[in-house]
Amino acid sequence: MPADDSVLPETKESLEQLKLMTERIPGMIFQLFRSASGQLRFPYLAGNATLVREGERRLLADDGSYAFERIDAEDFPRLMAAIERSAKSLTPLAMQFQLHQPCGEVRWISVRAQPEWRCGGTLWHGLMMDVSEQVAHEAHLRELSDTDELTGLANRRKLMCRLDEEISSARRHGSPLSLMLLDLDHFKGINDTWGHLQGDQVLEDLARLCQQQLREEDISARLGGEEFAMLLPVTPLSHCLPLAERLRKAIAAYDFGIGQGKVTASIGIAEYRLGEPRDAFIERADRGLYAAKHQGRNRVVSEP
Ligand SMILES: Nc1nc2c(ncn2[C@@H]2O[C@H](COP(=O)(O)OP(=O)(O)OP(=O)(O)O)[C@@H](O)[C@H]2O)c(=O)[nH]1
Repeated sequence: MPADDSVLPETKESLEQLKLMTERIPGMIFQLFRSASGQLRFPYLAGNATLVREGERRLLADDGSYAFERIDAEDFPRLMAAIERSAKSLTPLAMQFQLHQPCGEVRWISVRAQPEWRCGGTLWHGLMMDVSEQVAHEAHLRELSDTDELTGLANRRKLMCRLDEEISSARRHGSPLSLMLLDLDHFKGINDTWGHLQGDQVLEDLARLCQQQLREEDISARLGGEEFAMLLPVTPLSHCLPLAERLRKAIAAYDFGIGQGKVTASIGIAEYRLGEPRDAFIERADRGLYAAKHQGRNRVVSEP
């Protein structure tokens, strides 16, 4: 093709620079057009070749469906709704979604785009970034902040979140929900006799025992010190009671490395009452625990 003499050298240079830059940015810049009939296409796409390959760009210029087919099924309706909202109100499109790569890998993509009316449709000008590493890092941090360091169980913060979720589920479906609060008996004596490290080992073993004794959907947490909680979704008190008894017996029979029968636990249990605030539910289980301690320890008590 002959050189276009009508383009000034400095314009040519800045166009070259722009091309070079867009090819190297860690993401893509794009225009997305939605016609009045709802058809989507990408008139302009430039940037990181790993997200969209060279050959695909030409395809996508005429028909965007190829790219939208690769969006994760869970995220697809949310993205479509966001596009719809953005087009209607002409407000920026902003969301994250998972994109399935042809190699089978799934990447997290963040998109930001500004819409405008154009030729009877909506034209977005935007950028997409691969934020997979950031999403994984955030998930890791979340897990750390939700986990008890010593036992690897959920911590108090996480238990409270799960409790709120399970209470709202119980309210919605009218399903039963039970809570166990467990506290080791005379744990101070174990620390004093066997040392703090052995005490830690008891707590770790106890966490494992709790998880072994319960179902996968039950949530075990360490609330702090030697106090643990087990949340049992879809479980009435009549089922929770034998489970708590089984756990209590398993603890009393287990050799935590200091001889059988040296470690016992008291357990308070309660079933959620519809409409009851979360803290009142916890308080009833706690009253059961207090009563179990008061009645001589190594027992399960449900308080009304
Ligand atoms: N090893 C170890 N000990 C802990 C940890 N957290 C709390 N403790 C100890 O747990 C003990 C709890 O003592 P208390 O609250 O008097 O309760 P207890 O001795 O179990 O007596 P009762 O609950 O009345 O049966 C204290 O000695 C704490 O130092 C921990 O992470 N590791």
